[in-house]
Amino acid sequence: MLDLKFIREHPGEVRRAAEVKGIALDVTELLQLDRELLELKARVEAMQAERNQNAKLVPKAAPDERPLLIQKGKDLGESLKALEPELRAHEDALKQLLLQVPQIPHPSVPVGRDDSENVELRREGAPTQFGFPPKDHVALLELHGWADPERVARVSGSRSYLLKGEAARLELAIIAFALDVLTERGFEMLSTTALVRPETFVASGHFPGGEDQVYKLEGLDLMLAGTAEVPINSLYAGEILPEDVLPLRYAGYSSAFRSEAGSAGRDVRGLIRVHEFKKVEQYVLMQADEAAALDMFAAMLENAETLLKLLELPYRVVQNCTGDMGAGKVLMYDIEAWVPSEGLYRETHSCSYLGDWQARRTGLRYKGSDGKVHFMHTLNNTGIATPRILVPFLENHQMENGQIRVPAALRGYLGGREVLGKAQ
Ligand SMILES: Nc1ncnc2c1ncn2[C@@H]1O[C@H](COS(=O)(=O)NC(=O)[C@@H](N)CO)[C@@H](O)[C@H]1O
Repeated sequence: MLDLKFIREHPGEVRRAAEVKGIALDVTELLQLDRELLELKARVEAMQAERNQNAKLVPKAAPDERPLLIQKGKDLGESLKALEPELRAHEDALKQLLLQVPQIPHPSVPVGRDDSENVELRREGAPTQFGFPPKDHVALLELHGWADPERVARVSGSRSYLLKGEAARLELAIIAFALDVLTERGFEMLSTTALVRPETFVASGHFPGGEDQVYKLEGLDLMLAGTAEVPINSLYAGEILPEDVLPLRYAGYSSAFRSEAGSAGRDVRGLIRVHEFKKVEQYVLMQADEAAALDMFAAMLENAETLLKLLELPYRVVQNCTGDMGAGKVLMYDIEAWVPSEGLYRETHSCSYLGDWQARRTGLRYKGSDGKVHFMHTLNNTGIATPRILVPFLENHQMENGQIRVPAALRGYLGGREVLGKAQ
């Protein structure tokens, strides 16, 4: 959501943002609706003023004039009542259109249609070289009896997973490790729910548009969030906070549920793309200061890079192009880790700055030192998401005897173990 005043004064910029983000939005229709609504409101106010004026005349009027004045007051009341539905319909139509207005992308964002036009910014760590034919993560899990895909599929269908023994322990170790690193860096840990009300998806910007990605619960006014971004974004919905509590930095741990509608056939084996996964989410609510927010963006990106460096995983950072960043983003970088079995970098993190686009939808405000009330700026980035991170982890750290090497930073979370699995 953008400020209506901004849209009125910069329709060209809004049109361009919609165009480069591939969003069908009729700005002309929106501004037409806006004008009609303003006219309607002016008419209603004029009639209310006239009715109030008229009501004042009644007690002072001569007895023979009073019935006329009272009738006039009734007629005005009726006409006002008749305008109500039209006013409501215009307000709802305008609100629906405003929810589709995209955020203006940062000038540095490359224009492109989809992720094939994202721009690689840099690589860290060279792709792992093996002195033996490396296995993919599915084979490694099977080798150690760390998964049971057939039985799980019988229980949960496709895109399900179950980790056994040391692999299950590894997942928890990586989550605890990520939470500790983020806590050390000033992020407050939250263990959040995934059960949220539908309006929280409108607030975060996932709706309208992402409805088919979300599992709904029969007969309940609750749905399953695909990221802790959704509940955390709405935690302070509608409130006005004092400026001195900002920035609020959270490391939100939760399950995440996604229907993956539209991904049929993609990543159907293994742990890359499943319906329920676990994620530690970096989420920040802060002052409306773009320079400070861009510094926070860099810090949140660096947090994720530090985690990958400590996990000793080769990765690259890409800047998302306009067609792959979504409506609400000012700026977005993905981090992609090296997956040897695919000979590709695969996305493991997504870092976004949204300005006040989410805050306007959610009603996230603070009282500034200038005494005025401002909408906050929000940012989010993945801290770590399992089981996807286990794909590059297992594959890059596999040894010729099939054991998995544990990076030094993680050993403390695995009872000091330096390798996982039995030598084959
Ligand atoms: N279906 C899925 N299965 C497993 N992991 C997933 C799935 N969808 C997303 N992820 C993981 O979650 C990360 C963040 O997902 S995201 O949609 O890109 N971005 C967000 O959710 C933001 N809130 C930042 O975390 C992805 O980079 C990926 O590592």
